[in-house]
Amino acid sequence: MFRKTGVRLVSRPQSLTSRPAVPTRSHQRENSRSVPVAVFDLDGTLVDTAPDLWASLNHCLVEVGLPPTTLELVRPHAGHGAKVMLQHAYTHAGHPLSEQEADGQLARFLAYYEAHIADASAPFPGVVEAMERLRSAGYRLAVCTNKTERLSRLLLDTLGLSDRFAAICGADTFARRKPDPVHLLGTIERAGAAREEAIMIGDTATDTDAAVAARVPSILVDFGYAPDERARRTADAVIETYDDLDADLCDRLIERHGRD
Ligand SMILES: O=C(O)COP(=O)(O)O
Ligand SMILES: [Mg+2]
Repeated sequence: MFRKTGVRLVSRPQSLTSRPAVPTRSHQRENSRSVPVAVFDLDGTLVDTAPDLWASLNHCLVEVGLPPTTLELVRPHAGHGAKVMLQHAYTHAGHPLSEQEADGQLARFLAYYEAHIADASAPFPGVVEAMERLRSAGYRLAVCTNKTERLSRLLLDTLGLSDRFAAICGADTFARRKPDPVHLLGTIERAGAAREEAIMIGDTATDTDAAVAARVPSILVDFGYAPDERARRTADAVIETYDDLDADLCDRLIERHGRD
């Protein structure tokens, strides 16, 4: 049985509650050259970026005389890109953004955000420890995010996290972005791993859909920005805290996915 109580496994034909009779993946790996990889989404999964995105939105709203928005209103949209966040905030303030205004406000937003990218943003509680557990069990780590690659690297550099990742791939790294499988498969390849040894960890249906399309198992973090019903259904497991993320869980999900 699983030691941890916070992991909810989304039901699949074969149960994970008993250990497989075949050798475990870590045993198999000892005799092969394959390397497992845990691919993380960034906003809402690795890093709580909402406070700095919120400040950047308010920087724009205040300039045009609109009242500042609240963090609670921003959080559900924080993983959907600057344009969507801006449109939502302006509409909520009773002033939907016109096409003419949109480009200027996006540039203002991005300039402010870049200058303040990690003023208040911080890794989610326990994620650094979880990454270290995975690394010491032989996992490579990678990032697959719909933030641009440049801003993703800037954020992770500023937080001192970049060195841990074998690949950091943003919305503009490949021809298509999540939920297109090209983004996730390209990230796995750049990390030097194979699809069969990969797992995706994310906070929205964009992440779980990308995982399904790439035929990779996924874990949904329930504390992220938009863990909707679709994401809960399509994920292979749901965790409420990073204390529950370790190589044992990832190994079993990869193992089960390979058998299904
Ligand atoms: O910035 C975004 O659009 C979303 O970023 P994410 O994919 O890391 O959640
Ligand atoms: Mg996200």
